This record gives sequence, structure tokens and C-alpha cells, in this order.
Amino acid sequence: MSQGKGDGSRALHVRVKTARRRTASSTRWLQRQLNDPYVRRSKAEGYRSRAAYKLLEIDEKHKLLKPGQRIVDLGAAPGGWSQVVAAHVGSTDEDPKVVSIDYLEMDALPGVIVLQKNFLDEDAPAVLVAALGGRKADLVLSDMAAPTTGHKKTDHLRIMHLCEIAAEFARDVLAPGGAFLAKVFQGGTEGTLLADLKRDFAQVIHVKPAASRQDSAELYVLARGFRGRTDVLGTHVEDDDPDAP
Ligand SMILES: C[S@@+](CC[C@H](N)C(=O)[O-])C[C@H]1O[C@@H](n2cnc3c(N)ncnc32)[C@H](O)[C@@H]1O
Repeated sequence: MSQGKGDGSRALHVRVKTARRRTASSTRWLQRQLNDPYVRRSKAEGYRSRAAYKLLEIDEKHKLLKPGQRIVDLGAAPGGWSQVVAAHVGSTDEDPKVVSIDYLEMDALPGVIVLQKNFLDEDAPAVLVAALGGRKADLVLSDMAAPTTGHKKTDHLRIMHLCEIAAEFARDVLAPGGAFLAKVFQGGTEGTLLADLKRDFAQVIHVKPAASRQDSAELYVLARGFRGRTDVLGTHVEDDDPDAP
């Protein structure tokens, strides 16, 4: 059946309204960027993202970063956190100590092995371990966030899923005493994830740096003092286990 004149003009009206809403939202976003002191600071200080200040603040308070550490940065693009950690640990191209992964393209950074790959790919952990040269890491960072859908429950579930997989990976690659810092959502980690972190790390806390927008539901879980790998029964696995990475 052919579309009536009324239907056509209604469709056009909806399209105009949608376009106006999109323009208004990009204008609001642009305005927020222009007014954001962390965006201005990152441009002035040469950081690729305002996110760099979240890690700098967490480190200032909790003293996470030390020279010589090996670090994995999950969800690294555009590279603010990688810049911060590479400088702190003294990573160089000759002896790279930082491995970063993102499914988005990320410009090269001195002292950082940059992998363009989806962390959820089945072979991603093996690729990361190979990039570490088979050595253990001292710190696993995850600032991974899937694009938001606007549906709070879906966004919460997606970010917590990324955190769970990141925590599983951290257990496999961290040296005893190592730490895990990951983005979570609103109420923070709970249930099995929190219980598992508390079992495997000496200290688990949630932190919200000032650079994290106050109106955002973002929060970070910081787990320190990794006790070493455990098997499915919760028994500790020795480090020289031939199956260990
Ligand atoms: C908030 S940004 C990270 C910002 C970064 N920490 C910085 O300082 O520049 C989140 C990143 O997570 C990445 N990401 C989300 N899911 C991912 C996945 N499954 N695998 C790899 N990267 C992912 C996104 O592409 C995005 O670049």
C-alpha cells in the first residue's frame, strides 16, 4: 500500500526532531569539553586523554607505579594511561615494560608494545603473554568501557563483564604481590567477583578520582597484594608450574 501524504510528513518531522536532538547533544558535548579543566590540562601537558589524570591521582594517593614494573594496559586507546605508566616505570623501546591493547587503532608510543585487538578474542590472553615475553606482570590496568547504550542496566552488565574477564586475566599473569586496577560501575564490584578478588588479593578497595566526572557512574576497583594463582578448588598453584604463563 502506498504511503499517505500524512505518513510522509510525519516521518520527515521525526527525522528533523532526531537531527535536532543529535545536534543539541553534540553541542552539549563540545561545550563540556571546552569547559573541562582536565581536557585543557591534557592538551597543555601533552597527554592523549583527560583519563591520564585519573591514573595520576590514583597513583599519587596509593603509590601504585614503581620503576622497573611490567604493566598491561587493557582498553588503552588513545593512550593517556600508557603514557603515564611508560614514563613512571622507565620503559624504553629497547626494553619495553608496557603492553597495551585496544580494538581501536592507537598511535605508537615509545616504550609501549601496542596491540590492536579485541581483548575478548579467545587468543587475546596468549597474545598479551607473548608480548610480555612470557614474564609475569606487576600491574594489570583496565580502563575498558564498551560504548554506552543509554540503558543503565545493559551498560552496567557490559562493563562488569569486561572487568570480570580482566580480573581472570590478571590472576593468570600477575606476579605474587602484583596489583589490579579496573573500571567498574556505580555500586562497584559485588557478588562473586568481589569475593574472588578478596580471596586472591590482600586488599580490595573502590576509588573515585576527582578527574572522574562526578555525574558519571564510573568507579575503579583496586586490588593489591596478589596472593598467587589458585586452581579451581582455591588451592594456590606454585609459580614454577609448567602450565603457568
Ligand atoms: C575510556 S577509554 C580508555 C582511555 C585510556 N585509558 C586512556 O587513558 O587514554 C576505553 C577504551 O576501552 C576500549 N575497549 C572497550 N572494550 C574493549 C575490548 N573488548 N577490547 C579492547 N579494547 C576495548 C575502547 O576501545 C576504548 O578505547
